Amino acid sequence: MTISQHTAPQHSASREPMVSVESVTRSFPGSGGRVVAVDDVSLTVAPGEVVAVLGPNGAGKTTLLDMILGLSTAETGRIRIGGTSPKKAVQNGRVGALLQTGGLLPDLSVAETIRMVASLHRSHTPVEEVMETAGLTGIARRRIGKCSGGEQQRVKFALALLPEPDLLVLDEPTAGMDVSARHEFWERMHTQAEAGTTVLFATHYLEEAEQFSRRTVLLGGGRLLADGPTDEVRAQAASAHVVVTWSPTEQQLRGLPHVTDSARIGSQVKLRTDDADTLARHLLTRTDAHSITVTQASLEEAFMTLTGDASQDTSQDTSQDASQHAHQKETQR
Ligand SMILES: Nc1ncnc2c1ncn2[C@@H]1O[C@H](COP(=O)(O)OP(=O)(O)OP(=O)(O)O)[C@@H](O)[C@H]1O
Repeated sequence: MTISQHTAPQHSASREPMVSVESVTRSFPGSGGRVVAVDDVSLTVAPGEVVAVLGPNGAGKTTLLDMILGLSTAETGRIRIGGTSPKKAVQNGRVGALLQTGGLLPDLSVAETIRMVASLHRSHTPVEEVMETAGLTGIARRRIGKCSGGEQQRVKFALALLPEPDLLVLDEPTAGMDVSARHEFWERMHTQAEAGTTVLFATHYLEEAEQFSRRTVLLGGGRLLADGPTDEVRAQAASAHVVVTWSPTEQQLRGLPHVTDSARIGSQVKLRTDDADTLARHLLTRTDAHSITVTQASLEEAFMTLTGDASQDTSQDTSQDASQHAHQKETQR
């Protein structure tokens, strides 16, 4: 499948991009040679935009965001934040970050945590104000150790808001939140974006990108696979499995619409499709196929399709890989 590359929106010369990433590459030593975590990625983000960086485990999202935050340096290429280097932008309080790594102190209360970090900033938004914005006023005296995963994420969000940043960089900000907490979080984030803050966030979830950002940057294997309106990117990444009981002729199989891969398993046929509705309708109305099941492919698998490497079946549970990867990240830092 060919992937159309959408270019990022062009900005007028007078309007400096908030984030400018130009041909950036970053690699790490791995057991089988160097792992290219970010491979020649370019993108620009305009002031006030909300952009999702979407990709499966190991796509390069964290590595890219770390470079945008000045926590690591690009091997090649250049990153500018509002016309200055990432380090300077962070020093000047123009950037707020909510990262996957970096814990909170369990014995401090929510308010104590925010006051302590506030005291480290040259100037900051009043503590009560960020607690209100992050929905923490009601639990200000709760010890961090007693807060749920979602509440701790909100504390990290409040910390990110303290310097009154122009740019918020969020690495999987809703990890550990249930669906309603996730919605509430994004409502707060949108209020922030409407006030003019640029938001760049990494996510594994296509749905999260779809619901909360008009623009999505799709990363896979360190490469930028697509960059454009989220609904267009979604259409590219959509993929499903259809399994039916059926014994088709080769010609019938070849004549099926929207099939990207097929396999016969006993009396069943397993089909991979980029349009499950059309395929299911065709199978049930034009053939004698029956007992149909439709399963959405994992994001990892959709990426395999996008990158043309559909031979690898990654449809099994990938949580083990994910936790191994997360563990590897923790130990490497
Ligand atoms: N410090 C490091 N040392 C060695 N390899 C690294 C390091 N950081 C990242 N990598 C590797 O670079 C690749 C990209 O990792 P990265 O963490 O950026 O991906 P990601 O998209 O953020 O993944 P996740 O969704 O799991 O957070 C992976 O193969 C990872 O193992």
